[in-house]
Amino acid sequence: MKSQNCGNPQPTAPGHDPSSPPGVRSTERRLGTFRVIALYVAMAWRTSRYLTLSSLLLRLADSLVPVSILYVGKLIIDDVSHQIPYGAPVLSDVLYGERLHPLALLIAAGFGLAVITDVLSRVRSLVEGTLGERISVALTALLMERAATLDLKDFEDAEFQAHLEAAREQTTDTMTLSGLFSQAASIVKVMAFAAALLIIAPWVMVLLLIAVVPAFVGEFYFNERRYSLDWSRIQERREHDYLCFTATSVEAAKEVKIFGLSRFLISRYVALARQFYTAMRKLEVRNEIWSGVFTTLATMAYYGAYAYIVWRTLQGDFTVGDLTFLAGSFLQLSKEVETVLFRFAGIFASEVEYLNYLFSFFQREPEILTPENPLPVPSPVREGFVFEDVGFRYPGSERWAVRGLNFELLAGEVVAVVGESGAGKTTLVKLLTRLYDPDEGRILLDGKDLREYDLDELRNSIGVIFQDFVRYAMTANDNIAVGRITARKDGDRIERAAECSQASKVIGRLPEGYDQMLGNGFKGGVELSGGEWQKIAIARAYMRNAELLILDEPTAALDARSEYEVFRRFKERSKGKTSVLISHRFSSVRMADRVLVLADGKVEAQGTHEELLAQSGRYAELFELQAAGFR
Ligand SMILES: Nc1ncnc2c1ncn2[C@@H]1O[C@H](COP(=O)(O)OP(=O)(O)OP(=O)(O)O)[C@@H](O)[C@H]1O
Repeated sequence: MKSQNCGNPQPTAPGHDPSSPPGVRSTERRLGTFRVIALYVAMAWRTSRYLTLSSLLLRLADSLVPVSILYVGKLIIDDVSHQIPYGAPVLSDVLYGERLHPLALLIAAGFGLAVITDVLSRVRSLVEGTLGERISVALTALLMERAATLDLKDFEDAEFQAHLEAAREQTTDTMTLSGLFSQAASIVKVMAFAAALLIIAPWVMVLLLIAVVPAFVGEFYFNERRYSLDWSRIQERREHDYLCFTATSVEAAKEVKIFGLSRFLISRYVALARQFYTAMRKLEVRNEIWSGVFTTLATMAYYGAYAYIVWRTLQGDFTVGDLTFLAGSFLQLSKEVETVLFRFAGIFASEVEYLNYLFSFFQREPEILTPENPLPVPSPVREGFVFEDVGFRYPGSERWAVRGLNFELLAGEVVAVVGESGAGKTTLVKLLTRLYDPDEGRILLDGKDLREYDLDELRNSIGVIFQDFVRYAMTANDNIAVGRITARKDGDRIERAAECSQASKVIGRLPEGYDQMLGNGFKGGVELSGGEWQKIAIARAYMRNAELLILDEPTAALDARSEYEVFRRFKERSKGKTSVLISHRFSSVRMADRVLVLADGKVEAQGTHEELLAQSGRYAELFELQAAGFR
């Protein structure tokens, strides 16, 4: 079972199918496991051939040492038994005599092998540690790279989130590598011991099978059960993590304190944990009982083999050295075979399964792509954007978020979009930026479908500041530079952008100015107010120098005067550029050249502020409501 942490999980949406991946897997899936292992080893090879090869060679050398130590032990015992009839040696025999010379050499060899084992295992653990870390960094970088290419729809999908989390955990797990390499080494060890046993006493191998096969079948069965229990409870586990995160995170701390939620969260957490652990404990009890039975069987087989070897020794077929060698080999072999089989059961049941998510994540392809022969994005835009009968439903949703949406955004025009919550304003922005593609109709840019343009170029020429913009735990400079990260070092441009959004005043009050770390995520960071953060975020729009600029309500936390000022400057600065303002404040909205009124995913009315007021429709009604609030 993967560790239950207290990370930053998102609550999962209902309807997730916990049977994926199913609890009991088919042969086909197991064969896939070998592919996953091969992919992982290939990844290790690409990360560092030198370290991978060194690690494998060290493992190989290491795995041949135990059988050699045992064999040297056998030679010593045989030599001692051979010497006993000649009486006790004197010290000079040890130092100069021929008699004890071979024995002394054997003991020295045993000592040498013991030292070599220690050195090998230390060097190996250093090499594997380094390789494991490098693979972990490479995998995480690849994961970040792949995540950047995926669609927003993927990130908004609960099942995808669960898989991504599992994949992310796997990238930081440096144990996988040593687990796989230990397995390879154990197989070599088993082969070395089995070869020795087969040569001297082949019958003992039958007893070995009796000792390990039932235990392996049992382990495999219980691992499968454990794994499927783990997956069938993935929702509960994520909720479990989510509760812990909510009770301990800075994001929720205010509400948890004010509403006195901690008892409620803790009791839900404990109840869920109990449910999970009770089911797991029942399985563990059954597992322990069966393990006990299988271990007894294995012990019986071991003593059976021991009795057989002792009997053959008394018959004169084996020497005393053979006896110790065979008994020791049998014991080590049965332990090693058990380890190999158990590890296989374990690897199949969990480790590789988690690796599977990682590699299947790497193979995931985005659906929103650049076409084969993309058109260059016009600069400047000549005509503008046209929504033609656009309809869109969020994945998994029955409801149309927008449908029959028709309007134009003329080049160089400032358009405000208003509408009640859920009217489809943000959806419109997501469609314009191709974070989603419409299910019906099309969006044209200078007469051509948006899907015909180069995606990166298109996004590059649009600047959007969303209402849920990101508060990066970075310096004020970088928080603005993210608007055009390639200009991160262009201090003048950053300062000008900050000036336009009024962020410069906020930054002027910070002890370290533009180099001030923002947010309280890291030591030395300074937290800003909601409105101050918004000014910083809006500066990103000025960094962008885009053909189309969109402010999707990033000003809600600003006071009315600041928002008015932000919009006034925004309008001034965006001369010649197409701009979209989304706001609930009519004092700002009225500045636009044209206002679109959205309702139920459609344009209900459009015109200038004055025209819309004259129509006495929803716009006039909403305006009146707001104006009344100030009277
Ligand atoms: N990620 C999503 N998955 C499923 N449905 C969504 C998603 N985002 C929005 N919706 C739905 O689409 C509809 C339009 O939402 P949208 O966010 O565009 O509204 P909005 O006009 O921007 O609202 P607000 O003023 O509250 O920001 C809503 O009914 C909403 O429930």
